[in-house]
Amino acid sequence: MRRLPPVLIDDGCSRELLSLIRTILAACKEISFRVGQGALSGVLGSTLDENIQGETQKKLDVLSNQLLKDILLESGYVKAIASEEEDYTVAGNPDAEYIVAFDPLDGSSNTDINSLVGTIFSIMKAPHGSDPADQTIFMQPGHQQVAAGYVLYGPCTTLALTIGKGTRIFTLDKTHGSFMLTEEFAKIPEDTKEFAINASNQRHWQPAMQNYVNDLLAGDTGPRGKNFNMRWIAAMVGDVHRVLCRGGLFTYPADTKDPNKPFKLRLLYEANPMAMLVEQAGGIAHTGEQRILDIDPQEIHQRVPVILGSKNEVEACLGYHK
Ligand SMILES: O=P(O)(O)OC[C@H]1O[C@](O)(COP(=O)(O)O)[C@@H](O)[C@@H]1O
Repeated sequence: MRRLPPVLIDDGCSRELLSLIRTILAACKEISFRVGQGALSGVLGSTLDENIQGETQKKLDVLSNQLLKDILLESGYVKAIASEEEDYTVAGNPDAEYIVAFDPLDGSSNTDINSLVGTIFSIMKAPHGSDPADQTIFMQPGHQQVAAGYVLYGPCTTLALTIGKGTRIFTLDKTHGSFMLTEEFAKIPEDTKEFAINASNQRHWQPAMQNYVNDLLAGDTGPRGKNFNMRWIAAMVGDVHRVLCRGGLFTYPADTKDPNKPFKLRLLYEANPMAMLVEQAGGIAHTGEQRILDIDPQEIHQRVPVILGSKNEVEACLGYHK
């Protein structure tokens, strides 16, 4: 089995970008250890604080954010960072080439029940000569990403990573601390019988999504002519990993549950990196109106609807939105 650095070098990854990716993974190894300690190290439960999005912060959210923030800023490889747990972007080394947006602990509602959580990251080039304190340097469409990935903390610790040359899957060898290549290239099957959606929101969905899901649930006697199965891990990192491994459709659509917040998932550090990983594995990632990677971001914590996964199934879903 091959270790991560030579794999990326063979894929044409620059030394600087490799060093930055290894820096992120060093923090993720520590997070993997802390998540694995659970109640033994007092990291479960919530803090009394809320992030700018009005979400109560879990202790592991804050810990993971601090680990990533400290190691990235100390590394000198980043001009600035954006995080789900930081109200504003944080300036770094003005001479650095890259900027990083990350969700330090996705699926945080799962931390206290020993279920799947993960770290999601997106790497872009810093505009030349730009000011590290200028938040607008993050306002780049997702197709500008030079790398994207997630680390999934589950029974084993898994990394899905792309630098635009396909999506590769690595597994952390906890004895040596190395990420080993365990899936040369993830290939998402074009067809599927599996979908993931939080069905408890059904009454709040738009008619197009209502009709699409009703036809899935109608089974082989219905308009789709086949039986579908549903899964929901309540952690995008876990649901997308399943899609990369065996196909499927994952969606968090627009809904009317909270008129001030029609969308759930964040563009910069959830939708964009996942969209790049999925597209590089042969899938589609869309909002229902446009390709996610073509969206021009307006805000750091902007939210978007997400429909992604197996090519033919996403196209079928989009057919209901036309
Ligand atoms: O609680 P719900 O509606 O099931 O939402 C779950 C979704 O929210 C998320 O947990 C995102 O929020 P966090 O990053 O704050 O955990 C996604 O990972 C997941 O797909």
